[in-house]
Amino acid sequence: MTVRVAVAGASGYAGGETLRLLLSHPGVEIGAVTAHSSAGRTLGSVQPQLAELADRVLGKTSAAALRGHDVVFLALPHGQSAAYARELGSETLIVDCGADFRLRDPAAWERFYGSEHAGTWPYGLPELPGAREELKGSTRIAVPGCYPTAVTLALFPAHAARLVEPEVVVVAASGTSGAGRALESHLLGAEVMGSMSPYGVGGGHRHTPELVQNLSLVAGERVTVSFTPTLAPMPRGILATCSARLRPEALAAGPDAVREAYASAYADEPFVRLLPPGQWPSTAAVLGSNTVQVQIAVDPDAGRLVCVSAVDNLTKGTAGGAVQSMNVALGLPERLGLPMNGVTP
Ligand SMILES: NC(=O)C1=CN([C@@H]2O[C@H](COP(=O)(O)OP(=O)(O)OC[C@H]3O[C@@H](n4cnc5c(N)ncnc54)[C@H](OP(=O)(O)O)[C@@H]3O)[C@@H](O)[C@H]2O)C=CC1
Ligand SMILES: CC(=O)N[C@@H](CCC(=O)OP(=O)(O)O)C(=O)O
Repeated sequence: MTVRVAVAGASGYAGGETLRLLLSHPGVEIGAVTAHSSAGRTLGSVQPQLAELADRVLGKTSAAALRGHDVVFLALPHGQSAAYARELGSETLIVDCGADFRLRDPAAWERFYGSEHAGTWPYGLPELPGAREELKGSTRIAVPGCYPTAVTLALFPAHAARLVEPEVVVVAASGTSGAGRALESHLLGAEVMGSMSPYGVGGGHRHTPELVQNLSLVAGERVTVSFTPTLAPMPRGILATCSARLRPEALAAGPDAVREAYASAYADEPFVRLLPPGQWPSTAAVLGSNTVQVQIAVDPDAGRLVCVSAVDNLTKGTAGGAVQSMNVALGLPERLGLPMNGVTP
C-alpha cells in the first residue's frame, strides 16, 4: 500500500523534518509541499538538507492544494489548522503538528492560547495507555507539543502505578529550533548562544495545561505541574528533569520496585529506551532519532522520584511522533520511516 501525502508548512522546521522522515518511509509517496511566504521558491532553497526534493517548487497552502491526498500533515502556526481541517473531508487523514486540537478543556485552551477552542482530536502519543486503540483508524490526529512528549514519557509510568503524589516539578531545556524558524537570527547569535535562560516561568507556558491533561488522565486524579522551560544554546533537543514526592508505600518498597514499574511500562515500546542504571539521557544521543531516553532515580533523603528524559524536539517531539501516529492510524508497522539511532557526535 502506498499513501499519497501532502505537507503544509514545508518551509518550516517541523515541515522539513516531516519530509526528511517521509522520504525514508517505504509506504509513502510525497504529493503537494506547500508554504506561506516561501511559496514559489524551490524546496532546495529553503530546506537544503532535503536533497531528494531540492527541485520541487513550494505551492501556496490552501485547501485546494491539500485536497486529494490520503494524508495531510499540517505544520503551521497555531490557529491555522482548523480552517483547513473543515475543508478536507473525513476520508483524508489529517495529522496536525500544531496545538489546536490537543486540549480537551476549552477553558484551558482559551486561557493559554487566547482564542476560541477548535475542538479535540485523538492525541498522537501512542505510548500512552489506550492511545493506540484511539488512533487506529482515526482520520484526525493532534501531535503533542515537544515538551509534553518529553515530560509525559518521563513521568507517566510513575503516575500510572500510583508511585508518586500528584504534584510534579519539571525543569526542561530546549534547543532553539523549538521556537520555529521565525526566531530572529541576530537574537540567536547574540542572546541565545553562550547563555541559558528560563521563560514562561510560574505556570505561564502553554504546555502546562497539556502536561496536566496527560498526567491527570493517567493518574486518575488531578495532577498539578510546576513547569519551567529554559532555552539552551543548541539547535535541537529537549532534556526534561522531572520530580515528584514518592508515596510512602513506594518509598518503602525501594528503587527496584520503581524501576520495575518503568521497565514493565516500556518493555514493548520500540521508541522508549529506559537506560541501564547509572546512565543518563543526553540530547546528543537522540539527535535525529525517534527514540526517547528515560532514566529514573530515587532520592531517599528528599523522598522524591527524579525522572529525566531526552528527545529530539523535531523528531520524536514533532515529526517523528506525527509519522509514528500516522503509521498507527493507517495500520502500518509503527516503526516504518522512523530512525531509532541518533547521529552523535
Ligand atoms: N519546532 C518544534 O520543535 C515544534 C513545532 N511544533 C508545531 O509545528 C508547527 C510548525 O512549527 P515550526 O515548524 O517550528 O514553525 P516554523 O516557523 O519553522 O514554520 C512555520 C510554517 O508555517 C508557514 N506559515 C507561516 N504563517 C502562515 C500562515 N499564516 N498560513 C499558513 N502557513 C503559514 C511557514 O511558511 P513560510 O515559511 O513560507 O512563511 C512555515 O512553513 C507549529 O504549530 C508548532 O507549534 C510542534 C512541536 C515542536
Ligand atoms: C524553545 C521553544 O521556544 N519551544 C517552544 C515549544 C515548541 C512546541 O512544542 O511547539 P508547539 O506547542 O507550539 O507545537 C515554546 O516554548 O513555545
